[in-house]
Amino acid sequence: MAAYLEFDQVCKFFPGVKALNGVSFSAHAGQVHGLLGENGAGKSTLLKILGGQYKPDGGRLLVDGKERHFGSAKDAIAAGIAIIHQELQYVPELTVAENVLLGRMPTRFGLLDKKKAHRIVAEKLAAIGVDLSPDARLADLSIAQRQMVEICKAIMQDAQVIAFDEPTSSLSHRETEILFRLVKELRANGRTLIYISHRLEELYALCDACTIFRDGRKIVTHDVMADVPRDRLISDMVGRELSDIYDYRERPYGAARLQVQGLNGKHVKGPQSFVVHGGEVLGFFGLVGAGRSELMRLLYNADARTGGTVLLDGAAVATGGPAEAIAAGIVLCPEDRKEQGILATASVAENINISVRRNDLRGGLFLRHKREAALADEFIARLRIKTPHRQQEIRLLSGGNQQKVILARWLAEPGLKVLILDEPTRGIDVGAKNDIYRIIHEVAERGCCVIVVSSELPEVLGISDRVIVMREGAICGELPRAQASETEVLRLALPDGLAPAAPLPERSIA
Ligand SMILES: Nc1ncnc2c1ncn2[C@@H]1O[C@H](COP(=O)(O)OP(=O)(O)OP(=O)(O)O)[C@@H](O)[C@H]1O
Repeated sequence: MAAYLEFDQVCKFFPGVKALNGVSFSAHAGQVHGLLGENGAGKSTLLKILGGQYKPDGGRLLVDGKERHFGSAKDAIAAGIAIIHQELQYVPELTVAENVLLGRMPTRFGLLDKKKAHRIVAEKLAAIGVDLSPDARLADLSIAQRQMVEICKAIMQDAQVIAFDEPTSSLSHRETEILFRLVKELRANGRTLIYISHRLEELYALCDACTIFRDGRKIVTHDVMADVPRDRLISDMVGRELSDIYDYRERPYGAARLQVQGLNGKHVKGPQSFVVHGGEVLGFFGLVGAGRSELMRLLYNADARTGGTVLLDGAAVATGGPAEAIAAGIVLCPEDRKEQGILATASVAENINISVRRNDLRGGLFLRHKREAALADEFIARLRIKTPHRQQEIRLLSGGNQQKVILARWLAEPGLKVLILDEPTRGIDVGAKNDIYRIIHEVAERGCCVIVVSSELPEVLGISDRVIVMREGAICGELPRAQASETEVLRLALPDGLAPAAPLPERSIA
């Protein structure tokens, strides 16, 4: 089969970073080609070259056998290439129809023909089985719906190559199913599809072939992904063997340190109570919308509570705001930490040190800088944050590495007693997950309470000493590690009638 898309010795350099270093591989029409690699391996950079956002510093890009040089995103679109980026590009004030036909709106007597636009887009949406009104404003749609608009736009532009950069990271299970159906249909129609994800399960479910990147280099292309064992993919990505990614260590834990008693608020259903012991990792599982993040926000004083008490080591934690929770030693690393926590133009070191700086003013400016530099370097090494140096602006790091920096900020919080992590490994590669799990266990071993909220069931089961399950805004059950099987947890988490009847086969990681 002739290659439709070919990268030949492609290079892209940034100051101090070889983002792509002589990468060659081909993708075929009617193929879903997965791109795998650790955070910062160069996957998004490759898509930006394909989409005309970056010019390569060397090498060639061939589309349907012809060498192409894109000066802008417009050139790439004209050559039949569409990129569905992590951060979707759309105009929020415009309607679905106007976004899909952006720059190509039909006209009548020199005026925009909105009726015709509506009809064309309605037909296309119906043809691809997406239930959306062409008149809806993009600003009023969910992320999944906006993504569908982008895909519809790509199809309307007759794109032959459609590349997806981590498309499922914010989608629910059902939305993911719709996306998968669309991708499979596009494959059946002979499109060339490029698919980036850190979730091995979905890569296996969707991709025919895959290429693995590490440190800006191509490691290998597998023409038949299904034939490649998971361990092999992981070791090729991370460059080392990872036998137990969760790094779970049996440890005795102490008395109940954190007592949450009858906590109540707008987004939970009735008073909620639970305890966490010193040295314990407590997993919180539930479907999206089960109320886990909301309960954690109440505990952290981020949302107003209508009732209940939080006791830490027997003393009531002051209400008011997160400052009171932090002063007591409780920190919450939020789910949407990129939106909430990032100081885009500040350096990696500054982003790590924000809260430490607030607390630690000893010894004058020089010593403070020295301490902060040492702390930043420690976390860059411990979490393997890929950055040329600690002074790099955080916005120049890859998505996953930005996540790691924000996580480091919370892990570095002095006086930490209760660490709450909401979806700590979303968008993070498998090697870095292992680093984060190791640190979670280290924090617990120091006698802290750790609460991990996650939608990844294998992750919750892999790292937790105990699992609490939430459903429809309330805690609905609790399982010690020994009894926390996938079947039992899902039985509690899923609505009645949907719970698995027979035990599920044990799933693997990532
Ligand atoms: N504009 C830029 N300036 C400087 N460095 C950059 C720039 N864009 C990317 N990089 C660097 O290039 C490398 C590759 O980044 P890229 O975003 O392609 O990684 P990735 O494989 O997509 O990672 P992730 O899985 O975290 O999204 C990283 O070290 C990143 O910090």
